Amino acid sequence: MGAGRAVAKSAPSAPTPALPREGRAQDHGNDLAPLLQVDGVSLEYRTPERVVRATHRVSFDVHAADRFVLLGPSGCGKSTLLKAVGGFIAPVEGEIRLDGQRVTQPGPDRIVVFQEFDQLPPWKTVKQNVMFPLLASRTLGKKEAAERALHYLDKVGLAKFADVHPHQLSGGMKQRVAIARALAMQPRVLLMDEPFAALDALTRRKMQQELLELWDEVRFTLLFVTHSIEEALVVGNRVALLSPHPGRMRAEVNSHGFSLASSGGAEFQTTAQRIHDMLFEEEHAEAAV
Ligand SMILES: Nc1ncnc2c1ncn2[C@@H]1O[C@H](COP(=O)(O)OP(=O)(O)OP(=O)(O)O)[C@@H](O)[C@H]1O
Repeated sequence: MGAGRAVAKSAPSAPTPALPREGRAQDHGNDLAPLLQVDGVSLEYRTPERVVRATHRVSFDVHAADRFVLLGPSGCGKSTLLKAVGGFIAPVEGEIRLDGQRVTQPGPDRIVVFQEFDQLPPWKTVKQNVMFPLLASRTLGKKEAAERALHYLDKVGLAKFADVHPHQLSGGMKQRVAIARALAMQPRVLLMDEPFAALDALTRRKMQQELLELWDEVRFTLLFVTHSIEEALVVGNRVALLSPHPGRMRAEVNSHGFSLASSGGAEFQTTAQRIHDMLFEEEHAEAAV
């Protein structure tokens, strides 16, 4: 991810032939059909003592090359939804479909980047970390996996660090490796669960900018979880607002006109305030009962 290039955020458009094939929206018959459909999905955790409903009948569609953000207060089920899209949790109601096929288990077409810095095995070098899922899933042989790893490390500006171990990297650099590792798998959807939440404010802004630059280049499809309104508006082109526990779809906001550059502006602030009011009015109403 190169430094400081200004990126105008744009709504996803049909991929042009000039774009590299990798990670790009692929043609699957009907271009208008959503890539990912979350359809009336309720999710629960069952313990011997009780059942916790994390989301209630949540529906949304994600199209190829969308940067779709799930935004909501702590505990509204954002991470649980992401895990369900990842195939780690099955809905008790409703269905999740990728390319029209029901999601029933994890697969290399959906890769998750987490918040934690320790998601990289410390005994592997940076390059070995990026190669690992490619080899483990038998997607590529060793030589091709090494080439692809270097390609994506170059895209996140870390080619020079290919042979060092994760403990020699900063938190932001580790997150870049995790992003390179995910993109190297060329997933249909990249899932990110608060990937920048543990970073300091400056690094977080830088990573948001770099993620947008990377998207501009590769045009991957992103499902991104955050509880930061500002981050949602900067990173996303569409933002789904979830109500507090159990999470229900509250509204969807079109945010493709916003960027880091516009984050101090009046329109950005007005939209952020409107989202804040929508997210918290329900909580206030509940508290008043
Ligand atoms: N393993 C679990 N067992 C039981 N309940 C759980 C488990 N994981 C999460 N929950 C509950 O499910 C609900 C949704 O949790 P989830 O982590 O998806 O929320 P979130 O919106 O991602 O929150 P945060 O922003 O704090 O990460 C919460 O009430 C939480 O307590």
